[in-house]
Amino acid sequence: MPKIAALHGISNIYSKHKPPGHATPRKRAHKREHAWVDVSDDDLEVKSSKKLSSKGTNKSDHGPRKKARLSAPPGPSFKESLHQQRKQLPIYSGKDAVVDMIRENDVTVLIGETGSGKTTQVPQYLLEAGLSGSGMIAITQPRKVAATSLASRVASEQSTSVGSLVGYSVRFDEACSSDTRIKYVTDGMLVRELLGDPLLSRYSVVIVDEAHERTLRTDLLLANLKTLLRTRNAPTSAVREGAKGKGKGKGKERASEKLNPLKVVIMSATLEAEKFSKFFGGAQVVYVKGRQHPVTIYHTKTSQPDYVDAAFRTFFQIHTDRPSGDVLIFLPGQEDIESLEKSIQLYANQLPKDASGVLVCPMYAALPPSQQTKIFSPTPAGMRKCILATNIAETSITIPGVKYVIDTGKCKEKRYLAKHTGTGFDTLLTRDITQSSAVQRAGRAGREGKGFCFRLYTEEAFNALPITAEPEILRCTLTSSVLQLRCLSQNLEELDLMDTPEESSIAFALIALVLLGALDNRRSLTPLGRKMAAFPLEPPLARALLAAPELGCTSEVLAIVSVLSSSSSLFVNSHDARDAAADARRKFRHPSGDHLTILNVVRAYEDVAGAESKAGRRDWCRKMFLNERCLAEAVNIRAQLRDVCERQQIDWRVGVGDSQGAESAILRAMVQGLVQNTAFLQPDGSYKQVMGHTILKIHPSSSLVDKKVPAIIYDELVYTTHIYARGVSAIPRNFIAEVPLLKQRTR
Ligand SMILES: Nc1ncnc2c1ncn2[C@@H]1O[C@H](COP(=O)(O)OP(=O)(O)OP(=O)(O)O)[C@@H](O)[C@H]1O
Repeated sequence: MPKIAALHGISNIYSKHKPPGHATPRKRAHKREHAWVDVSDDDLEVKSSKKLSSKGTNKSDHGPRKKARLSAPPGPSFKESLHQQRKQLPIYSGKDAVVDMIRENDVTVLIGETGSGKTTQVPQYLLEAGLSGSGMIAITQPRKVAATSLASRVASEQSTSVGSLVGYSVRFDEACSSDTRIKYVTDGMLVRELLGDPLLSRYSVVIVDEAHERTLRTDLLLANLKTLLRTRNAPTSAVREGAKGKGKGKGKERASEKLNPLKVVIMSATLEAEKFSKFFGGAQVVYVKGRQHPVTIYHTKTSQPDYVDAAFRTFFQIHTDRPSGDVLIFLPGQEDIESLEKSIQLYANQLPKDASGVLVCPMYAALPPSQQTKIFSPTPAGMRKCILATNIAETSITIPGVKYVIDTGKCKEKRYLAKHTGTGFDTLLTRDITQSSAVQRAGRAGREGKGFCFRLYTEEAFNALPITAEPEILRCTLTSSVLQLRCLSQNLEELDLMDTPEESSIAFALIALVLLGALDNRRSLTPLGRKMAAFPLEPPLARALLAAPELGCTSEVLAIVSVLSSSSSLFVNSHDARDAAADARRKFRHPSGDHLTILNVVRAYEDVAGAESKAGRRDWCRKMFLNERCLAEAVNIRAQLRDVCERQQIDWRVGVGDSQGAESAILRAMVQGLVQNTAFLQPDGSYKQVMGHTILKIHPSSSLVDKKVPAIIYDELVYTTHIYARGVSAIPRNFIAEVPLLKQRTR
């Protein structure tokens, strides 16, 4: 790659002894990073120190790899190449041992380094060994993008297309068929499946991957799997006795007899196996040693408070000094990504003509899935791809071409802020990552060959990081989970969980559900609560939707709720064309605020979609500063919600149109759902929550930002310099009083 003549202001921030331009000797890297060990002959060992035989070694140099083309129909050489790649993974030498261990035990904890082949290979080994019997193998992932991209990879390895033998299921998207035997699912989707199938009877094996992340859904799943193992794997006579004892008779007896016994595999890359093993009554632990390719780690000499600037400088040092290979930069959130994207693009445009070009690809949860998958496309010749990602790219995924990782050491973490508000709300806070995250991030560099990871923090800072994150169940809102569990006749407070949440956060969830009418005053599930749980929506949105039929506005509320459930934002902000964007937005603005403004956008989009080609639609969205992907995703979500409505015998076609009273019907329905998100105007112009003590302001992005109205509803609170309400509509105070439990407070 041609050198860049002058890099003004870009100075080396790494240790003098280990500048990025000089590879650290491998041994040294091993000493500094205990995780990076060579693959030894004894690839696999059991915790009881009983060594399992390992066949073959993994030391061959297999040269450059072919890039996997997602969902591409595999040709013969591609197929052979994949076959070779599979054989060279560290886990391959212990294949039989892993399968035997899982065959012999109900629960196995499998610990292996990033890139050893756990996630892609274990399900295939189990399928080939017949362990799935007539059922399916589920592999859970904390994130959608990992589930979908893994399904593509494993489908290619099985020479098939996604949705046949290998499929996936994530919220609002599924690719499965009756042929599917290996299914990558988000942990939330599997918890949701419990509602319709409490025995998870379609599955013979459930693999909980990245268990160390301890997402709320993973914890709920682990608790349920523990119970399920007792039900499904009990000797037939015991089940029969149990069933008789409960007076359920023959039905249950037959159902359990027919099912395959359940196998549970807990997988993680961290060495904290003990807790999982203990939780499952001393389950066997298997360690898969070795990673396929070494990753050399660098730390900075001093801390880098301006991590965005440090990432910028490190990127251009790599771009100037290092051989080809794509770069993956981990940043905490969308704002940092957008700011770095601009700086890199600006600087790259000034590079000499003979320098390699830079292709910047952002990657964060709010980007629509179609755009997220762009990072997997091959890098054009003569370019270096620079992926700017949040921690959604941290685990399980392989981004072909990535050789360098830059880790800012920061992430955003969802946290429940109860003390500020009285009712509590989840907000995203920037914080330092954990050692496990740092190891995972570095692991993204050594997937196809040897890699390099530049940590924008000192080695001392790394050593001071906590090993793993605080489990999500201890720091997030539990409303949706409590509702789902009630549908399974379970109480969160009585569940056998790895960590028990604070009583106060369970109490907040119960209050929210009582207010929504999902639980009655004795905290029992109501028929309305059961209906709400059937929708793949947050409880407040499900409640708004279920309030709509009585008010005759199902079609309108469905449209609004679909946009609110989309993963990206509706309006595009443009720093360069701020006035034009504001003018465009004004065209859709509804005087009552953001919810009916959304409806105006959806209606206009439908008109355009009916009259224009795909290109015309895109052009219109661009001119109107609307995110077409959000609208397209919302259309897809709405179709799925309509299906649920039909199953619930709700006529989704019923709407108020432009009739008199349309606005009040729609807002009344929204208030029923957003009952906890209501606030009254204060004499000083701020707003105070009706439920709780929080003083809040209207977010600058809201169409009501400059207005003073007596009462508002809002979609969410965000905490930056103040507590802001986002997605706001003005409502008459008496709408709040219509919610039975609020009557007294509003008098
Ligand atoms: N989409 C892909 N394209 C190219 N190679 C891939 C892809 N997915 C997996 N691989 C290859 O398979 C290897 C093993 O991936 P796998 O996800 O099974 O590892 P793992 O042990 O589960 O690690 P992690 O926990 O980091 O995901 C990768 O290092 C990479 O070489």
